[in-house]
Amino acid sequence: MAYTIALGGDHAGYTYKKEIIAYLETQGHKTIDCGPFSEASVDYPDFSHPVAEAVETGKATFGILICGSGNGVCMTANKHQHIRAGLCWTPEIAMLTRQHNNANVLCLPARFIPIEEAIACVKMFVETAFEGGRHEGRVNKIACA
Ligand SMILES: O=C(CO)[C@H](O)[C@H](O)[C@H](O)COP(=O)(O)O
Repeated sequence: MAYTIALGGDHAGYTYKKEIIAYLETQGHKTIDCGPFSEASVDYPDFSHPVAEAVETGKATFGILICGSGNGVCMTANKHQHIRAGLCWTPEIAMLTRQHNNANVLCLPARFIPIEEAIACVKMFVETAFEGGRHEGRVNKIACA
């Protein structure tokens, strides 16, 4: 199935973002590149909020955020009420955050995994469905009142 996927992050994830966009487009997905557009040092929130907004508004089905450790972009995305962003560094974790958490944003640590592993995480994330069942109630409890 082909999706629209928004991508962002910071300078530490810039080269991985380029390679992941190229991979996604070979798979038939549409991408929205929210930046940054060079390796110049930037602040990750500036290029993470637009990705979360694209997913929240339905402009994109999924978001992918890449920074050095993945933590900064993940913290930023999860500030958005309808975002469930998961930090993943193996394909199995990417599978589980879709199956159990119904994650809609994948966060990757560019400085800690090779690009091949990052792309394997992306592939698993977009190809895995939410399991529902016992997980549905748990996911519905994530949002603060
Ligand atoms: O990895 C991170 C910690 O959350 C950030 O997302 C940034 O990528 C990192 O802090 C950038 O560090 P730099 O020394 O300014 O390159």
